[in-house]
Amino acid sequence: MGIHIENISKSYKDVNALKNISFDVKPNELFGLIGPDGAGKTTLFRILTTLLIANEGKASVAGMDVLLDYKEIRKHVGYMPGRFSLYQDLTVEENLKFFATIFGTTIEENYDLIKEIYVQIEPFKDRRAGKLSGGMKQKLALCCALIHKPKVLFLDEPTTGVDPVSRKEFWEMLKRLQEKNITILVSTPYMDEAALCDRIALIQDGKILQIDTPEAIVNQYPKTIYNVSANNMYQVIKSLKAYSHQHSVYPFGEFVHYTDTREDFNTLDLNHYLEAQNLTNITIEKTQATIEDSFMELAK
Ligand SMILES: Nc1ncnc2c1ncn2[C@@H]1O[C@H](COP(=O)(O)OP(=O)(O)OP(=O)(O)O)[C@@H](O)[C@H]1O
Repeated sequence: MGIHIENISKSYKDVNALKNISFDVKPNELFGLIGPDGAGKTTLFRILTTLLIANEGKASVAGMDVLLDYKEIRKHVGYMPGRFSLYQDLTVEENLKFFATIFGTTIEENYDLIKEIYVQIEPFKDRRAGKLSGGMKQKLALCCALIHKPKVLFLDEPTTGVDPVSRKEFWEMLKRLQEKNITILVSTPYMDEAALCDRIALIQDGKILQIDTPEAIVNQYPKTIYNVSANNMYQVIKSLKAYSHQHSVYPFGEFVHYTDTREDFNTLDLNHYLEAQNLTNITIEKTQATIEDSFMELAK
């Protein structure tokens, strides 16, 4: 009941949105597609949900071919597209009823699957979807994508524009859905969410950079990373970028993440260099690599 993707390519005129993509999502897996805007995530979702035809390659969802069995696939997948998926002028309850009806089911029939999520928006069941908060919209959209009890769930950037508390709750919900035998492919531009998936594919410019568990990807990071800070962070970045031994330099929260080209790198050398750049309150400390660091390194 997983997903199989083999040598899929897709172009829009002169834009190569997907370049020879291959990977498998195992049954019951919570698999993350992680990449920036324009990486090709939506294009892949649209191919897998049979809304778009690839130029090359083949793919199957829950054992069904996306071209040959497209009608059957549509009955068995749930798709929560990134932007538009709700009818803004229909109420919460009307949206859910609508999605249940087009799949030939009722809210009552599959209530168990959505109950945990729906109870949170039920107090607003008579409110129009357009008048809900971002987090509530997202919960309703998830209920609508689940109402026909899909085998595979596709979620395209479900947490974009949602507050951190709702984002956390959303991921907890996904973990619980996974326990109900649903395979989930979820995309996100947020690197911190990647750590919550069983496995992830890092994607950029239509190409897969790496596929593995989040832990394995982080463990394969090839360098030692340093958190660097000083009184003037803008100057820190500028100075580090001009430093002849720098391998990578990018802002990371309140610090700059720095890696050096030398095997025998000594933080004192860097400290002296930054002092010579008139910086004060300099700190340079080793830190752990994150998925974002791995992504930046692979995307270099
Ligand atoms: N209908 C289209 N016509 C032309 N180019 C397109 C079309 N749809 C997508 N693209 C281009 O294909 C590339 C991949 O887009 P896609 O929407 O799949 O990426 P994404 O990772 O989902 O990013 P986003 O979050 O911005 O949607 C981008 O360069 C985009 O501009």
